[in-house]
Amino acid sequence: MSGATLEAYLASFARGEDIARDVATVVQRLVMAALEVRKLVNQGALGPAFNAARGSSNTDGDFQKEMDVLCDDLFLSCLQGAPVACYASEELENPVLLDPNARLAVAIDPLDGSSNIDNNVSIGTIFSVLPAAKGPDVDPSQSFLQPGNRQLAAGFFLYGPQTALVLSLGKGTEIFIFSSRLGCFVEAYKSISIPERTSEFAINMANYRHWEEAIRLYVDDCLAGSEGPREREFNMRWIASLVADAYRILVRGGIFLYPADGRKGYSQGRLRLVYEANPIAFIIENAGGSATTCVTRILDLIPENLHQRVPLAFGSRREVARVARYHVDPNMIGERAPLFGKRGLFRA
Ligand SMILES: O=P(O)(O)OC[C@H]1O[C@](O)(COP(=O)(O)O)[C@@H](O)[C@@H]1O
Ligand SMILES: [Mg+2]
Ligand SMILES: [Mg+2]
Repeated sequence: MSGATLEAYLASFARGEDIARDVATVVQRLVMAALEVRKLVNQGALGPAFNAARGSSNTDGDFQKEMDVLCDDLFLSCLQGAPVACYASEELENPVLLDPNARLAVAIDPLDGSSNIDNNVSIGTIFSVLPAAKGPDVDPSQSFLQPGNRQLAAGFFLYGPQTALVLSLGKGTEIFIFSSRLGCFVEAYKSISIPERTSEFAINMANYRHWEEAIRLYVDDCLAGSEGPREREFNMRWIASLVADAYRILVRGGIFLYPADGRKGYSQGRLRLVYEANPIAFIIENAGGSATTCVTRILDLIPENLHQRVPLAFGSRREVARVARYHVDPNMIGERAPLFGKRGLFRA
């Protein structure tokens, strides 16, 4: 545990190159908006926009809530005048051009876990900071079609029992908690490290019958507990807020999976690469964990479009690697070998 304020932490980071100063400024601006969102979330059903449907859909077909759009407006306006060339959001079809001379691009999920707004369950904001694409007549979308390994910073705010900021500037992942007494974020976990082994998984089990065989077999083995090949008991958690599941995994380990499945529109899972999977993968890798499509590394993917979905597995390193082996390694099948060909695991 450590007690540095976020301000002091950013000031020390910003002593480096100019670009580091810009990144620090962007994080400070995002904090200003997040504290406004926190106020809205804290009001719950007493607030103006609480859980109101907007009657519109975002580009992914999700129904937008008033809060999704309100939060998007707050983050976009806090970045006006910041060193940001362009802004992309889950709630906007196309990126918004801000300052063409600026060096950074920001992609954001303004409100993650929005199905939980009315449940008084933790929700959050996820952000990714990239170098802006440069060149004459460059299309702002180009900034967001870079692989996640080019991110300069990534983080998320969690509006829960504690308001937290999980932040990685590329060397480690820190967790700051908002202190109401001091009126600022204070470092609570310095260079957090995810245990490489775990006995806890997070997945929406309701989709079991829609998953491909490799995922079903992996989960079957966890469920078999001490009587199965894992020879130990497993526990399950599913909050349905990516940010809250990620926070738990950072603090105590675990694995999160949102795989591809057979439902219409879910052939690439549910989560979006540019403003959900990439920033979460950056944070998780910087905390010693890993993040994959269930097979390959998320941060090496080159996005084809701003809103593309991607299957996602992340968390404790050994467990994430194990999920990949169910897709590619026939030795994982063990006594199920006769079923293997029939189930078509190799097709995955
Ligand atoms: O309802 P499901 O299918 O279990 O999906 C839950 C997932 O969807 C999300 O809510 C998607 O994010 P948004 O709320 O930003 O659309 C994740 O936070 C969460 O992990
Ligand atoms: Mg989300
Ligand atoms: Mg969202």
